[in-house]
Amino acid sequence: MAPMPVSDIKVGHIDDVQELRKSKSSHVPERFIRDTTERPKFDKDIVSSTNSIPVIDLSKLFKGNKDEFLNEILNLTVSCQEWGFFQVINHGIDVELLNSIEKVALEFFMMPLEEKQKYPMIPGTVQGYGQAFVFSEDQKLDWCNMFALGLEPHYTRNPKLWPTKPSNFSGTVEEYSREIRKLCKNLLKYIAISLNLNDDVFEEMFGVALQAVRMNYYPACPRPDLVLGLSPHSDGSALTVLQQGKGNSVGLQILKDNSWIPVQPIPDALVINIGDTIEVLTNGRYKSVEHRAVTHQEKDRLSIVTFYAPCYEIELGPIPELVNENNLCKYRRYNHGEYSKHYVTNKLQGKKTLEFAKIKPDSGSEY
Ligand SMILES: COC(=O)C(/C=C/C1=C(C)CCCC1(C)C)=C/O[C@H]1C=C(C)C(=O)O1
Ligand SMILES: O=C(O)CCC(=O)C(=O)O
Ligand SMILES: [Fe+2]
Repeated sequence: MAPMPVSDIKVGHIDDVQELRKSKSSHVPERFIRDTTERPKFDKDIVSSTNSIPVIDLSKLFKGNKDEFLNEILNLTVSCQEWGFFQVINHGIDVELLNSIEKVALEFFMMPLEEKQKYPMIPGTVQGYGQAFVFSEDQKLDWCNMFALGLEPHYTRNPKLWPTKPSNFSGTVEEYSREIRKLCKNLLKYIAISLNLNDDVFEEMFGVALQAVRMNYYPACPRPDLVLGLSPHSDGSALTVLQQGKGNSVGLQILKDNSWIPVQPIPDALVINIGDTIEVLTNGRYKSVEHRAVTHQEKDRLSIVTFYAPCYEIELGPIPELVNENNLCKYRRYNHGEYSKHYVTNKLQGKKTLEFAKIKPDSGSEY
């Protein structure tokens, strides 16, 4: 057997939540039980909220007439400025491919634990099967199993972590990732237009963009009121594309005006969110928004998430055209590799990771 990589980080025993679920016990282990202030509320007001995230019809941007194009760019501006989250419809990705990635992801999570553990996520790393962002024995755990892989550039890949079962897993991930990459490039082009910038500004800046996929499986939980599926966080990426499993319960929630708003799945739509990198590049005009996942008492949930970001070598900072006397420079310049390292070596904690880049208000920033 190949030697197991070792880690100095002591995380204690992490229960596999699918195995807990299989045991049918109504007991939730202490490490998953959140402090009262962090627990989700399930009152009707939240569930029936009419305040839902915007929808962008990408066909209007791909092939609409001039009026349709400009109107949808305006929708995009408002979505990015006021929500940081939107769903895209008519995105051009074959529905069969969306179904296939969901199928192979589910087949993977349904395999016996011993099979999945052949691809372990070593504490302190972010690829493979397990729980990421756990750094100590007393840290609360998320009610979630993750499987994550680096995709691009190729040197981020660890071939030992690519599952051999199901047999079409790798091929499907490759095909899906190619399509999602094209979508990200197009979205960044339209986001640049919405900011009155050259449409290729992000593409030129990003180099061979970083891309990673994370599959999140949230089994039903006997006490959804006590646990979180995924801790509140913003994404470190430039853009994130999230596919919610077909027919799944609502689980994703975003923080808006101090309330958690559920994201109602739209069949075959994809959820897009602005990550920390776009917040920095736009000098805060478009903000990354804190979000989390909650669980359901009877239903399991799956999400397939792609992170798209500049390559590690890129130095980033607010784009000069977006800094002026009314919007002073809020973030320092830094290297994206450093930010990635900072992001993946800290626990998920709201928007705290972005403190890394913030210029403190009284430090005499200039524009
Ligand atoms: C569990 O993983 C993550 O949540 C995650 C990690 C992404 C990555 C890989 C799985 C391998 C290649 C590197 C990379 C760090 C992109 C989140 O990704 C966010 C965090 C940053 C930073 C980012 O760019 O996307
Ligand atoms: O599963 C979800 O809906 C949220 C996933 C998420 O935010 C993430 O993986 O970063
Ligand atoms: Fe996220």
